Amino acid sequence: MGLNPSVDVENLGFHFATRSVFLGLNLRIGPGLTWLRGRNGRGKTTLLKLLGGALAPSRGHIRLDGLDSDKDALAYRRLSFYCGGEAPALDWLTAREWLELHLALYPDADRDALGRHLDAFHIANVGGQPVTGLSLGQYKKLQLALALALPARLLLVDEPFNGLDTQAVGVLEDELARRAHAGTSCIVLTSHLDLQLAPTTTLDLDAQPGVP
Ligand SMILES: Nc1ncnc2c1ncn2[C@@H]1O[C@H](COP(=O)(O)OP(=O)(O)OP(=O)(O)O)[C@@H](O)[C@H]1O
Repeated sequence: MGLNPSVDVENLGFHFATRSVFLGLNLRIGPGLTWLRGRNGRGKTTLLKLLGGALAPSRGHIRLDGLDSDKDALAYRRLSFYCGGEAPALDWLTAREWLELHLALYPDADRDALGRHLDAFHIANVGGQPVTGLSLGQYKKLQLALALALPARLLLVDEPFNGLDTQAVGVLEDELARRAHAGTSCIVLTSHLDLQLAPTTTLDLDAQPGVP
């Protein structure tokens, strides 16, 4: 594995039953913070899910450090993490169990860092609560605290600032800026709000060939 992570999207096609979202998209994403932009319905969330291995391409390839998201699915997923705002899939778990389940998939996760992020987000005391009992903002913080503690080479964060309180926005901005500066991961972030931190690159789907 090289020092600098990179993602190559080659001739990507993706279709829902009623909508073609990508028709031959080609991209290269490098280390640092990529701000993924585009108007509503353009395909930002779909692209993040494809990049995170949560959806499979209908055509073409996505490669992270040379690993194919489809052919090398497990190894690819160990190096990537999609952080969306959706309701938890395993909704009978407590917050602590939810974290442990994910940590089991990422043996190199930094547990000390996770503890620091939970503290910084003021959710260190929610571990015993059912994950469905968390507020929207608390669940988002739980996902983000985990995401920031993982050794992911590719971190995908969908509208991370929506629903966060002001203090948490500051914590997240500092962490993302630190991680982007370190250059050891590709961070792809969507936000309809202007960013208060400087992205390394902006990727505008409205101006991208292959996005009908
Ligand atoms: N499960 C689905 N079935 C059918 N169409 C879908 C599905 N999910 C998304 N779409 C469609 O795919 C397109 C891209 O959706 P996506 O959520 O990726 O857009 P987005 O750029 O993230 O939008 P927004 O800025 O509003 O969050 C939209 O036209 C949407 O209606």
